[in-house]
Amino acid sequence: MTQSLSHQLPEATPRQLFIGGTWRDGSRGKLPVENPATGELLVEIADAGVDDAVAALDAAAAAQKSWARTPARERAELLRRAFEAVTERAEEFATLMTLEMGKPLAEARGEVTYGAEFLRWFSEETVRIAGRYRPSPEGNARQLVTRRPVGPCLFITPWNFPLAMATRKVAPALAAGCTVVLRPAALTPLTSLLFAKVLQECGLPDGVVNVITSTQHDTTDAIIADPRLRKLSFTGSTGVGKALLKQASENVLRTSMELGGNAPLLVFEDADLDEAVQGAYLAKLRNMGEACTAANRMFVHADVAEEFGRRLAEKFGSLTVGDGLAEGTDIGPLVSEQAREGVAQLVSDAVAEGARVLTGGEKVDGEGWFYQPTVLADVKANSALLDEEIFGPVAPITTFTSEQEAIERANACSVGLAGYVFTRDMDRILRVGEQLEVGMIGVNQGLLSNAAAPFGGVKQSGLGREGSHEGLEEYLETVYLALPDPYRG
Ligand SMILES: NC(=O)c1ccc[n+]([C@@H]2O[C@H](COP(=O)([O-])OP(=O)(O)OC[C@H]3O[C@@H](n4cnc5c(N)ncnc54)[C@H](O)[C@@H]3O)[C@@H](O)[C@H]2O)c1
Ligand SMILES: O=CCCC(=O)O
Repeated sequence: MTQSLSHQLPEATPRQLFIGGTWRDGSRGKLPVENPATGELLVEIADAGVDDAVAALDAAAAAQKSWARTPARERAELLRRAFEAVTERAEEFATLMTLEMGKPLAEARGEVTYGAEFLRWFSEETVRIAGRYRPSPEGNARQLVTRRPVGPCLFITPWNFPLAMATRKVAPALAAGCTVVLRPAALTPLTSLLFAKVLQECGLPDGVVNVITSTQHDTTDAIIADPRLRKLSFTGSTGVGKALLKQASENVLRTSMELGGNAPLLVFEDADLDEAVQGAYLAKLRNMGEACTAANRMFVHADVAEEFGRRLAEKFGSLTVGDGLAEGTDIGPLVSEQAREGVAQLVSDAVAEGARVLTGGEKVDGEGWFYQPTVLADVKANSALLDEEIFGPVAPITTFTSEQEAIERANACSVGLAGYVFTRDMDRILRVGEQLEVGMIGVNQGLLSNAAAPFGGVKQSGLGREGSHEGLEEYLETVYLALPDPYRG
């Protein structure tokens, strides 16, 4: 491994932990960050130990009271300045994300816009946190209902959207008056560190946001076990989410869980096929397929399946796979060698079971963790490819013959995050929309993420919502004061 690429890191990128408003080294040593396009070492940064994690919680707990009492307008203005600063520094953030996780620069720029929007949205929501006052139904008392910040929060975020997964949690927490310890994925720690630096430059009070980068989970274990923590918000796989829920039960923490998905995409016989192909392309290949919203199970009506598969394969086959920093790249590398091996195994098993390769189906030779955009037809109903979250650029197509069959097969899944439906029939949109067991449905389109919309899933895709007004509720407690009748005298 060499450090030949480190000169491409934006100069301002911090390499230390951010605790209580100061930057410091980690007690465990160094955390290596690699570039998935080359497999080379990008940089080494601080690796936090348990003592650093406890120090981060100390700082968050110490800052909690004064942050909660900071006027809403001041909290809102900090978030607004952060929105503007992240937007101004879009190129730095985008380059960093492309370097640490591989997505093409154009997509990374899109993530900066998306991620920054949570800062703007929640800056606007901050001043609208309200309680209520009313007479009791009996008329002989009054009720005052007020909202309070939950308290210090721990955020554990994944590597696939390094900025947006952090801002989607940090912005509503700050809006509500909560302080934060953020632990980003060890594969992609740099974006969160730069985000902390930007917050600091925008006037963040010491201790309100702390970032620990770490190779080991004992750091977050220690924080979760500490009674000063009041909330855990996690984005990542369902398996890890379940383990964290068990840990969180010890101190009965408030939790938000944004977990895995395995989105069905339904194409009916009356769909506009151009729209369906474009939607399927976006729903599948955004972020190289490494998205919780990725369409992993394409159910296509038997009458149009051949034509849909042909057109989708043509589209996938025309894409340029390469280093995300290179001009013209459509598809970057997968995040790691292990991730690519997992995708390759799922595809080769499906092909051995009888699936037809319409395009792709192989790893790309050479350095980096590239995999060809792939379309498979005739995927068997019981194939692992339809059962496991693929997290790669592979579109499996299977057919159906009736609306009810499509809905039942789409729902035969333990998770339910996103789903997509393509049809020109409004009644069918409503019927399918009412029956699909998912939290979000794209109708005749392949993109549904938006800061103003409630993001989240049903079944084993998690608990709670992020974004929208619901995203703020996750950080607020409701407290009620029972008041006597003011006319009692
Ligand atoms: N629902 C959503 O909004 C959403 C968004 C993005 C990703 N995801 C899901 O995330 C998964 C991909 O991300 P990933 O591979 O980073 O997931 P992951 O569950 O392996 O890891 C997520 C984060 O948890 C940390 N982690 C792992 N084990 C831990 C433990 N025992 N204790 C504490 N922290 C631990 C990781 O270091 C990482 O920071 C997919 O399943 C995807 O669907 C969901
Ligand atoms: O990976 C899942 C998150 C994707 C998104 O927020 O759109």
